[in-house]
Amino acid sequence: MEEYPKEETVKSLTLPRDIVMQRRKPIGSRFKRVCVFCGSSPGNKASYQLAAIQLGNELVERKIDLVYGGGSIGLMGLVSRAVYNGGCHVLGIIPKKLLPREIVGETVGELRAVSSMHQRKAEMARLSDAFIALPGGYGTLEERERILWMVVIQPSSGRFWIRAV
Ligand SMILES: CC(C)=CCNc1ncnc2c1ncn2[C@@H]1O[C@H](COP(=O)(O)O)[C@@H](O)[C@H]1O
Repeated sequence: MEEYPKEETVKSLTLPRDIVMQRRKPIGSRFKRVCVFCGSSPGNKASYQLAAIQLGNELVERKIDLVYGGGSIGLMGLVSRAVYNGGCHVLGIIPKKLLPREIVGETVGELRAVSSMHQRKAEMARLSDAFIALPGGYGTLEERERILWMVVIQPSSGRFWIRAV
């Protein structure tokens, strides 16, 4: 696996370098692809940003690929960059109309533009083995509840709700 490149985010957030660059021995997981819901803003506590980066690192350690909302901003940007920089695949699914709002500068990994919010969630649900929610705003809340509902009404899907914050 490649070394982590220098991460711009680290400087702007002044998070401890050893946390951001953490590398440990890979751990196995039964999940191949996990969907993460989180804020499109960084939130008002450094701990939210730290949690996003740490979650990204944890996924990398387990060689789990990321499915997420595709944004390059806020906690979405942090978790996606941590996973991408660690060498795992990142798939962002974003409605076309949100492209100008949620992608500022470069996004990492593969980006799939869909026609609606509903299609975004349907794709996320179809492609992911498990779902994790980090702190976020109304969007995260809505996505979290909707996916929970989808999983509850499709218990045979074999997918799991790991953690809701
Ligand atoms: C509460 C409610 C009915 C909201 C309806 N509106 C929404 N429905 C679904 N996803 C959204 C909505 N608003 C924003 N999102 C998406 O949720 C993600 C996180 O947004 P937020 O920062 O938690 O905000 C963003 O990618 C955003 O595109």
